[in-house]
Amino acid sequence: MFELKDVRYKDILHIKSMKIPDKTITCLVGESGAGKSTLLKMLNIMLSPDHGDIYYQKNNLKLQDPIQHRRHVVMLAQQPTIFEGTIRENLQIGLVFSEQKLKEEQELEEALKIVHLSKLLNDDAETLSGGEKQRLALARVYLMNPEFFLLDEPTSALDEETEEEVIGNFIKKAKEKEQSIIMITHSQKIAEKYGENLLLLNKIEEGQDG
Ligand SMILES: Nc1ncnc2c1ncn2[C@@H]1O[C@H](COP(=O)(O)OP(=O)(O)OP(=O)(O)O)[C@@H](O)[C@H]1O
Repeated sequence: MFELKDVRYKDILHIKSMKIPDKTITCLVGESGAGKSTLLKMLNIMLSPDHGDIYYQKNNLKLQDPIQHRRHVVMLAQQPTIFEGTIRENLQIGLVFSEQKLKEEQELEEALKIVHLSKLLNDDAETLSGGEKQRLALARVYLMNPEFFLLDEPTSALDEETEEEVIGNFIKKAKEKEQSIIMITHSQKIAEKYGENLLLLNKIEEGQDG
């Protein structure tokens, strides 16, 4: 579980109190610029709050080693990086970064299936379309098999039908493994269909505190 206590970041975020449960699909919604990505980055220790504390499984993130934390909590950025090389290399690189054993070909192929990417492992990743790159990056974090996924609009470049299939598959697998997800989404349909817990972030208005 994540727990936030009086967290402030510049004039972007002020969260007095928030709990984000384990083994749950949490959808994070709110207007553009409300600070959703900023919040996810704080949960992954890419940013630190100016004030207040964030706890993960009761441990204060201020005292945690970011590299260690990211073995348990993996973030998929809004514009994920695709590296020069093959699809195989792009899948394995998440495991290299988190110092995990590389996966067998069969597991890599299964990950591609989950995200509906019908390409060969030897294909060049850089020639993929925007939506295909997004799915490749989602397959990469899937293989990292963390306790908690932080997904920043993971399927924003996909058409509605593919989006639902990919998210549906991903969530099914996460549920089987009792993993937790926080997902930023602009799709009301996705939030309604898959969100077990809904978090709404509002923009801080002038004069408003929290
Ligand atoms: N490091 C930073 N320093 C200053 N301002 C920042 C920083 N990071 C983000 N911002 C600003 O904070 C606000 C919130 O940004 P953020 O990306 O968290 O919003 P969001 O809710 O994820 O938006 P969107 O739905 O458009 O992706 C924006 O106005 C952004 O320009």
